[in-house]
Amino acid sequence: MKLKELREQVCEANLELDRRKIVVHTWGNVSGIDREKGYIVIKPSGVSYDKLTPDKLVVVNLADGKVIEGDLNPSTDTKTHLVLYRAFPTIGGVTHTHSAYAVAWAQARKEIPCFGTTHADYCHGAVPLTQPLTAEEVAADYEGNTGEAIVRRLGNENPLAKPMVLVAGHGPFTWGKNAPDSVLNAVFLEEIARIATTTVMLAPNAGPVEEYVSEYHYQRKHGPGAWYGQKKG
Ligand SMILES: O=C(CO)[C@@H](O)[C@H](O)COP(=O)(O)O
Repeated sequence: MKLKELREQVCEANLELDRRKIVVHTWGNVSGIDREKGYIVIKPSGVSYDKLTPDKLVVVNLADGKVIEGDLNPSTDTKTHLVLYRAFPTIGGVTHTHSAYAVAWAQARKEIPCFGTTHADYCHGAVPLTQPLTAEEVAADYEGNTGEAIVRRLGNENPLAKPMVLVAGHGPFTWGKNAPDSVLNAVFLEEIARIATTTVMLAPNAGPVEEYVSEYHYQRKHGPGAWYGQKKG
């Protein structure tokens, strides 16, 4: 993909956060990657969505995090995005928001169990919660260590089958095959969190849906064995 096209795709993905009302003010950020050219394109820091244009996005080197092109500072969360791209070679886009219901679960330090098929269609199993960072990790490199905590928490899971995480005390990060896909997963996560909040209010002891139901729904949508990284087939 040409840089101009990637800029346009990532800009549109950022604006979609605002259109879908899952961000307030300038909170949140979306990036996309060109793995052949070895760079990401990410939202500039602190720029309101109504002023965001493709030329304002910042191009950052995947390997060393240095700005390749752009007059503005890249998002404060850029290092977290970079850690995820390096650890998950199959992803093409990353989204971070402070969407209210997902942040509430992250602040409550609770992962979101797969209570039903709506969740199962988009995330294999529970939406995971990271371990809190240590004081040393925060002081040394908060954003980079936030990314490392996410990677540790995903373990051997196929990231495209579990494309969402709650960072303890902070909020959601999602990813996908490209920037628009990562935004869709952010929208799905906020809705999953909203429904789960009502579920536990109605039934405080609610448990996850049966594994065979969850697996059926995920496979129906993504193909047999998709969460183990196998191709649809
Ligand atoms: O998580 C945070 C701050 O805690 C960020 O999402 C900011 O809310 C947006 O920062 P920029 O992308 O504008 O630098």
